[in-house]
Amino acid sequence: MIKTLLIAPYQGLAETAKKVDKPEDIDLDVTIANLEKGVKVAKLAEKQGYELIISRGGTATMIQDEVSIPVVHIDITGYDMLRVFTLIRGIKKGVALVGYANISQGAATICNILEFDVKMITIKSRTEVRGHLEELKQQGFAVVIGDVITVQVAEQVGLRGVLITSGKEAVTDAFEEGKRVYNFFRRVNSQFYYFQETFNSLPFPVILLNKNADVIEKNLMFEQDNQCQEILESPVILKVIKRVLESETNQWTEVEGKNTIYELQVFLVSKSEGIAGINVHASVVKSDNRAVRLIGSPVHIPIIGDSDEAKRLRNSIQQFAHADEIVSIIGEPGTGKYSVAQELHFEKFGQESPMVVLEGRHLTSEDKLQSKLMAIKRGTVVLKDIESLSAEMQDVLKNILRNIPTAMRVIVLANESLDYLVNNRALDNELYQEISNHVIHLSPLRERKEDIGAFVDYFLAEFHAENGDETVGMKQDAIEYLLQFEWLGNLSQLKKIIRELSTMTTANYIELFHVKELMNKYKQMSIANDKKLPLDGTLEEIEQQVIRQVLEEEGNNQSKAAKRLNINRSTLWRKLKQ
Ligand SMILES: Nc1ncnc2c1ncn2[C@@H]1O[C@H](COP(=O)(O)OP(=O)(O)OP(=O)(O)O)[C@@H](O)[C@H]1O
Repeated sequence: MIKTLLIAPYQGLAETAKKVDKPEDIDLDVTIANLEKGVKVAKLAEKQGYELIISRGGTATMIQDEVSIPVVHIDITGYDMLRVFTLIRGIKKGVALVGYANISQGAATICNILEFDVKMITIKSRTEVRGHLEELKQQGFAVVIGDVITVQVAEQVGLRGVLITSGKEAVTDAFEEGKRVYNFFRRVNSQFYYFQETFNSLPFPVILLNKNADVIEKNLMFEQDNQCQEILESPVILKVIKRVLESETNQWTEVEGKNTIYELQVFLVSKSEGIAGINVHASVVKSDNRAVRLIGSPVHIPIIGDSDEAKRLRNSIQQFAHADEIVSIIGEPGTGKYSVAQELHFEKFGQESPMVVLEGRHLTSEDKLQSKLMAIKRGTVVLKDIESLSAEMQDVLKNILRNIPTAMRVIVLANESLDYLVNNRALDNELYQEISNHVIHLSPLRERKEDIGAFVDYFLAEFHAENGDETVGMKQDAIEYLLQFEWLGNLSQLKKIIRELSTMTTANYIELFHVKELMNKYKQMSIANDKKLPLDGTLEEIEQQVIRQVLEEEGNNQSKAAKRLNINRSTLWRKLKQ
């Protein structure tokens, strides 16, 4: 049974409704209330469990805006019109009809057929009624036909109002329409209910936002996760939503909270409504040793320089940019392996897909890599420092490579040649077979010193944009002075020095004496450090410190460090991993 309330704006309608045969599934109550009073009654009825409201005219329209159960209008039918015109057939002159288009248009047709002289006035809002009626009165009209509101106002201004009443046919139609609308409403409602339930039971936090990053909907998990709320404070959100709505593609991004880093998948819900959704895919505690990082929108890295090496590198990037196969990039620490990987990613995927960076030395089997890569599906996986992966992790990696989604490209970075690693048992043989087919070798900076000037300019421009530094260039003699060093730490070391120079210089150009001063300071520091032997901790710990210091001095070049310590490189790795 559909618990139904018919709110009649006038007494006669209530009486008609009681006399009409009701469909079996309509459980009907009838009450009399007009306009605002009708709305009050309807709101109360909704709270009391009524499932359907039937009403008429302006009252029905007002109720419909205020309740969330279906409201059915009793229409004015041709029979109703005929009845009212028959009623007034004796009055030949001074009759007008004032009503909404649904009444006036039908009435005009009937008047034409029956040759009645009735002035038709169509209104758009009930506030227009009084003005029209006062005018009609001035023009000598005596009788006004219309809805409840027209009749009420007519009487107030001194005209005779004749109500277009609804007959049994209209009420019967409304019951049938009520059943139909109610069933449809129930179906939609249950679909909405299932959607809501599914949305709420998703096992990860999800929110829907509009283009201004205002939250439209949160699922239960997001609601209950107090910490997650900080995502909404990040300026990244507005930017990424704009990007998703404009490009109509899903995006991955990271947002940094106070103690947590959130990996978010931002997806398009409706372009026309400007709605996007955010799925909080993972949240990891911030730490320096993060094994997996997600780079949502990797940028283009220009491959700088005029040296043969720079030209060769640009060619290799062209050659491998669109390859699906695994590419390995080999080079000493700081030679730009990661930057080249980023450029390869950018060439293939632009900013549409994320880059997942795995830090070999921090990876453990608990990092749930497989599920992460499956969720991302498209993009680049960059594995840094493959030589520091434990044997166990190398097995995990082999498995991952075999099951990786086809639209994910893998790039491996290593400080030593893969042949050297496999010969020294630092790299599993099967893994070697999989990753050694496409290799890019990066030369150390000391072998491409002619590019130093170009890098100095590039780094200065980068710091200028970052910090608004005053420095815009380096004098030629100062650049030439830089060429005499070996740059064992390669581009990383050069960048560090240029950063320091640009901070210590207040003039527009870095002069030779600035460079000399800084390089001297470093020379002295390294002499002082040479003399200090760390004696804290156990013998093993002291040994570790010595190895690390030598490695640092050798610009992280493990071959050189091993040579200086007179041990072979596998011993060096073993000791470092202890
Ligand atoms: N082509 C380039 N354009 C601009 N900057 C670069 C370029 N290549 C490298 N760099 C800069 O040089 C530094 C070292 O580069 P990168 O981190 O890519 O080297 P890496 O070989 O991966 O280092 P590591 O082995 O120590 O991880 C970075 O700060 C990077 O921004």
